[in-house]
Amino acid sequence: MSGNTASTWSAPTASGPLDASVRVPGSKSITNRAFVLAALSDGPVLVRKPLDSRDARLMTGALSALGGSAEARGEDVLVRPLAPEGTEPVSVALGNAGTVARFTPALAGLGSRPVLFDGDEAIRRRPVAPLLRALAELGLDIEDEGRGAPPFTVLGHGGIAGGKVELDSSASSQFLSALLLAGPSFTSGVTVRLVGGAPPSEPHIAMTLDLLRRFGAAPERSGKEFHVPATRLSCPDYAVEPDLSTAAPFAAAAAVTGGSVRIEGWPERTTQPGDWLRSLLAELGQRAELDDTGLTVTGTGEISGARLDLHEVGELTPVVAALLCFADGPSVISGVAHLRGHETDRLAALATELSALGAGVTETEDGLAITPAPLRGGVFHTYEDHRLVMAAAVLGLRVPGVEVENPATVGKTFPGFTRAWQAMLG
Ligand SMILES: O=C(O)C1=C[C@@H](OP(=O)(O)O)[C@@H](O)[C@H](O)C1
Ligand SMILES: C=C(OP(=O)(O)O)C(=O)O
Repeated sequence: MSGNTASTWSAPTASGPLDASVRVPGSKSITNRAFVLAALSDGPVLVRKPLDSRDARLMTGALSALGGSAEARGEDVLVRPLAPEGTEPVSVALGNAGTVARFTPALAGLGSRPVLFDGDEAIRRRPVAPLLRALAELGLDIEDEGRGAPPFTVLGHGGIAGGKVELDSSASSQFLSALLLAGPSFTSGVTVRLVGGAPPSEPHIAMTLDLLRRFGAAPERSGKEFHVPATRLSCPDYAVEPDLSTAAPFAAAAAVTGGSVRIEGWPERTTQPGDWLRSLLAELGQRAELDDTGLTVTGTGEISGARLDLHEVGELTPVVAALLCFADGPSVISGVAHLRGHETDRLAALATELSALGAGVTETEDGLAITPAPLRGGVFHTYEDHRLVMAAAVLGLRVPGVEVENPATVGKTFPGFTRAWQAMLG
């Protein structure tokens, strides 16, 4: 699951409209929040049906390095609280997991060891400096190479004072989530006042507040100010929802083939940004019906071009961009300049790869302009980005000869993706 396998996958074409039912694995964002809050709890927490993928394993690996433990119990994982002991240096492997890189450094300050954080080349380029500055103001002792990026070392002193801090979270909502998730364990809790531009991915902030409440914390929000009092956390049992962003390519497959795909277990209420797919698909002229067994997406055969601001749901961009290549007219995606700091520069990658297959795709200041055109096969480079594998799979449904480079990189969130994709096609 390291994402470095150099092979290609011939994305299968659909022979006609699909009629399938799929089950996607647990939400990465919920899994990694539940693991962190479980590790900060007073007692063991059984996390039910969490994601098992590279990012999830990086998170459990990080928590183990920091003095916790995570033990598989069938489909569930029993997480035991951090009991940081000893003063020997340890290291935390970040891979290219934004959630691990942003959510775990604060936890290192609770122990008394030097903890080195480092990972893939790509994570060294992803933004983290505003978070490290805020953590330093809250009492963390951090040494880095002057770039405010991994590798960096947190010198634990057995606790974090906490208190009030200003934060620019405009490059990633994960900076804010990181402070809020760790807040209950700071001696004085945490009060964060947002400065700078609005954070992207608002649903992920709501998700953080929701999980904090489920673990017994009492976060408050007033406009740009967030407060999390110091609290003892507990939650014996937490069930993880299916990942609705991972569901995106399967939903898109219904639209692209003019068929029907049911995604099992779609929650009726959720903070996941993927839930926004229901209104997006309707806006693009598709049908999306939710009942108590799941979401059924039915393609109508025609996809409308659209102007979409994806600031709140940026992680859906690769799959949505692929889908819009089959629209009946031009589209513009805006509000996602921050995707230049994701797994790769996603705007550059999508413009390059979609154009190489024949679509008219250019980068704008904060997104993509997409003009559909007849597409042809070719190698689709994936830049060690799981969501580019998913986007390429959507294209392959209607374009013969799409060769997806390094498909194993999809293991960041869905190691079984290509199998599930093939099974959907029957
Ligand atoms: O908190 C989270 O779990 C996430 C927040 C978002 O990050 P950004 O705000 O950096 O886009 C999202 O894109 C990422 O996939 C997961
Ligand atoms: C941006 C993403 O991941 P990460 O959690 O590494 O930020 C993503 O999954 O689209």
